Amino acid sequence: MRSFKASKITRPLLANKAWGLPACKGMSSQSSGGHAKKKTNADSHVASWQPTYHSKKLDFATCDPDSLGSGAPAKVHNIIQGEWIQGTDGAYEVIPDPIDGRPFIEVSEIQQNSLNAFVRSLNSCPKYGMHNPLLNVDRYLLYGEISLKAANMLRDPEVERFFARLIQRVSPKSYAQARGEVVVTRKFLENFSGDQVRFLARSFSVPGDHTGQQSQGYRWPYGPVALITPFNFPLEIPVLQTMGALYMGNRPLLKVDSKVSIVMDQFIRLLHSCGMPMGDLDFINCHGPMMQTLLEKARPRTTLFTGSSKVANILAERLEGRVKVESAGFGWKVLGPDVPSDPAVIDYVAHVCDQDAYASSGQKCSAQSILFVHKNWSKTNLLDKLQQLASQRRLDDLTVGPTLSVTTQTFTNHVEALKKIPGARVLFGGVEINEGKHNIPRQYGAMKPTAVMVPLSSLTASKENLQLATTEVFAPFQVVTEFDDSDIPAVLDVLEFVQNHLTAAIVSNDVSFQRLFQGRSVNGTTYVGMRARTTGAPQNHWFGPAGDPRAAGIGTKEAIHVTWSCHREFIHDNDLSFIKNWKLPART
Ligand SMILES: NC(=O)c1ccc[n+]([C@@H]2O[C@H](COP(=O)([O-])OP(=O)(O)OC[C@H]3O[C@@H](n4cnc5c(N)ncnc54)[C@H](O)[C@@H]3O)[C@@H](O)[C@H]2O)c1
Repeated sequence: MRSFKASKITRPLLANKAWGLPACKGMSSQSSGGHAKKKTNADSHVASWQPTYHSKKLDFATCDPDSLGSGAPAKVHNIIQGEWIQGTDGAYEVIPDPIDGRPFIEVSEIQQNSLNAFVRSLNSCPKYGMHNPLLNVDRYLLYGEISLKAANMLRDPEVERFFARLIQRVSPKSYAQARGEVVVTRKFLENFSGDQVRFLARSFSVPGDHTGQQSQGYRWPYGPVALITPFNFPLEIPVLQTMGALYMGNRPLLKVDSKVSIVMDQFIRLLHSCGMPMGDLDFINCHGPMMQTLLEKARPRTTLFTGSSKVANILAERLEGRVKVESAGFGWKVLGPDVPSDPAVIDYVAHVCDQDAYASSGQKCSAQSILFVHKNWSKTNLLDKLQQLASQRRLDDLTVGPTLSVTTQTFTNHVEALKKIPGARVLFGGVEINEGKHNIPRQYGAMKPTAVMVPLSSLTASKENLQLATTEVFAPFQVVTEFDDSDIPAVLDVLEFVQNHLTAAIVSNDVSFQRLFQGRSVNGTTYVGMRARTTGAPQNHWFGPAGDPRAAGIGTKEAIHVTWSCHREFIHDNDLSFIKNWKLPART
């Protein structure tokens, strides 16, 4: 038997062998004391993990992003109860380099026969959590300290570059986009440094009806929780959500898409080196359906799911509603009637449209999926400018690249279906990157930035057309349509029809136009004004869908509260001075 000193978990944890899973060779129970040791003690046995550099700042790291694929594949393992482990049968999922298909990462995936260990580990955390406002309160401070240290590490240019390059290798995007993810993550950690974690648990009190009575409202953890994250933001989404869960006192089980889970493997090592107790977080790699089986067995108190709506809905049903969801996005942007007279502003709007639709190859849930252009903009050549900017995107600097969940075939099928709508035409794109001269593996997509113009009257002519034109394609793709003042009710009808209410942009400085679209839509993150965008959410505002009681959020204090804590109220009533004048009243 052993216990975690730092985490003060109140239930005994089983000895390692009870989990029935082999620890990674050479990785001993060094972890059980609470804080992790550096790589030299933990991982140095695995030859293929050796980084090619020897910077002290990267002591936590066990792979080299630049040389991935040039030697033995890097390996990703799992953590259970503070131990790095591999699946019992040593099954590895081989991840191909998305640029050339060569095997470059091996992920140890947990199979059916090992699931129970994770179920028991998850359930080792009580419902009242690892800490709460009345228990183990020092852990709020501990997490403020861990966040500070982790932020400081990410501030180091070498560490920043390490993560930016690692992101780029597994989820290809330009260096600027990959670095942006690291910077947002660092700023989030800075925001929740020092006392800010304990301030997340700020309570309130309200005077009662009589002397001695007072109600106190608390933010309470759920205890055992799970989170599932997709491939497109391999660092930002899992770090922000995992830390939010931990801050509030939960004990999470994290599953990241295996294609990119090496990024979190490395970041968890960084967190351990910053003092995060090893036993605070379990980390599992497995296929989606395997995770679903695990969740159905373990029944965590809540599960945060970020990914497609299809899986979100399955989990919501199977877990009887105990889910928080950030699912598909169908980001819309409307360019209002007030066209700026300054050509530089037109260029700026075109630039933002291009970035929103095509940066990271359109693989952002916030990507601009449909663009409504007021006919007043036709004199500006905005669409020509957009085409010109999109045409500058190249595979060699990853300003456009592989799409990991949409194949070339699926993409072209969608374009062909849209072209059948009366009056629809391809504005630009619709063809493969480099005219097909690339080595992107066939299970991924490789399409150039594409826009299809669909007349508004045809788009709204039938439910089938509406459905097709408002389907998210997680790739560099958007629908464009035009409207004039008399069409505004039809535009609003399209917005009402859309099912996923994540991001939106109202590009106009006309206050009454802004108010009309704000008042008649529900998107959780809506940008308003001539500089409005749909993507690039930083850590300084809420990001998440609205109009859905399951909606989760990410980034801010409110997002952490909504996603990772519940409300609990104590009503104190302890003054007995009234009793000497009290008489038993009649029954009511
Ligand atoms: N709303 C947001 O904040 C947000 C952010 C990023 C991505 N997304 C959405 O994610 C989607 C793109 O990602 P994807 O296509 O890889 O999504 P996906 O739903 O296929 O996969 C997401 C994650 O769920 C896991 N998974 C798959 N099936 C599962 C199951 N049955 N049970 C448990 N886990 C399962 C996957 O392994 C992966 O880790 C897009 O629709 C995009 O809009 C949303």
